[in-house]
Amino acid sequence: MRDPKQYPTALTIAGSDSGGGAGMQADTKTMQACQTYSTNVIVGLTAQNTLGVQGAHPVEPDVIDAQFASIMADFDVRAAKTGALFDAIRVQTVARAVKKYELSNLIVDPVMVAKGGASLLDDAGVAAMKEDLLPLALLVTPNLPEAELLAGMAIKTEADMVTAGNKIQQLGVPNVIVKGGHGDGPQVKDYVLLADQEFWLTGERIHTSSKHGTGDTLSAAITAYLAQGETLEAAIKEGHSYMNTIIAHPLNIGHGHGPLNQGNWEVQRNEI
Ligand SMILES: Nc1ncnc2c1ncn2[C@@H]1O[C@H](COP(=O)(O)OP(=O)(O)OP(=O)(O)O)[C@@H](O)[C@H]1O
Ligand SMILES: Cc1ncc(CO)c(N)n1
Repeated sequence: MRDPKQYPTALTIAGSDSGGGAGMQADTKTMQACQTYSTNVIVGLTAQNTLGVQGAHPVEPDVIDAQFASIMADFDVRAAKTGALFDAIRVQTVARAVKKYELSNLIVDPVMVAKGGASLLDDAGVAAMKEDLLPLALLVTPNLPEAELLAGMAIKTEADMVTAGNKIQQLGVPNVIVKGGHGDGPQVKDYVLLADQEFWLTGERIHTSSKHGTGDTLSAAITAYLAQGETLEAAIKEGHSYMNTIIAHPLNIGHGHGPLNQGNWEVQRNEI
């Protein structure tokens, strides 16, 4: 266990989920569980629960700027991640701040659609993400539908995941994880394409309705381990192991896509 006095600081730049399962709330709980302190730039509010997104309300760009300014005036941010960014204006506002504050350990989780189907990034936002944000990122972590949009191709096979990863890398981001949670089969396979190597991360597919916020949780865990000074490869492997552990210990909350239990991780790990 890390001495809490030694916790590094990370930053999540994301949307709030009033249901507490995904977005900013998933990120903050994950970072805390992974022994990293979490600061928050809220890019938008969602009225959301386990059944879906009932409303999405982006925050004004000057309020996004003000949150960055407050955080950067006080904290030593070692790594950052983005989540729901809603539209091109917010993507560009975040990209400007990433440049201004020289946030080099940046993970972009290109959140586009919530589990119930609601859009969390419009088409112009996707274009701005490709053009303005991905070239600033260290790592991007699309799920299969997001990878299809970013790569401009259909993904049906593992070979397609490899091709899509390479196409996304050509957008200017050196490291890519194409997540396989949306596939089928007894195993979930994530394709990891790093600047200097490639590998697959494999886990048993858990059959559970408590999967709300899995992508946010994976990218937040990787961000937390990066903030601790891990190499990217080690941070990805540790983040994946954390994800694999907690998805096997679901909570029974809400009437739809239930949340994960990001906390209490050491206990969960010892139960396996
Ligand atoms: N049923 C499952 N069993 C085990 N691991 C899973 C399962 N579903 C997803 N994962 C893992 O969770 C992580 C997130 O994958 P996924 O493809 O679900 O992301 P996502 O669609 O962005 O999630 P969300 O939209 O809910 O935030 C990956 O590491 C994936 O391997
Ligand atoms: C606010 C927010 N961010 C991300 C996701 C994707 O999990 C979600 N459902 N809601």
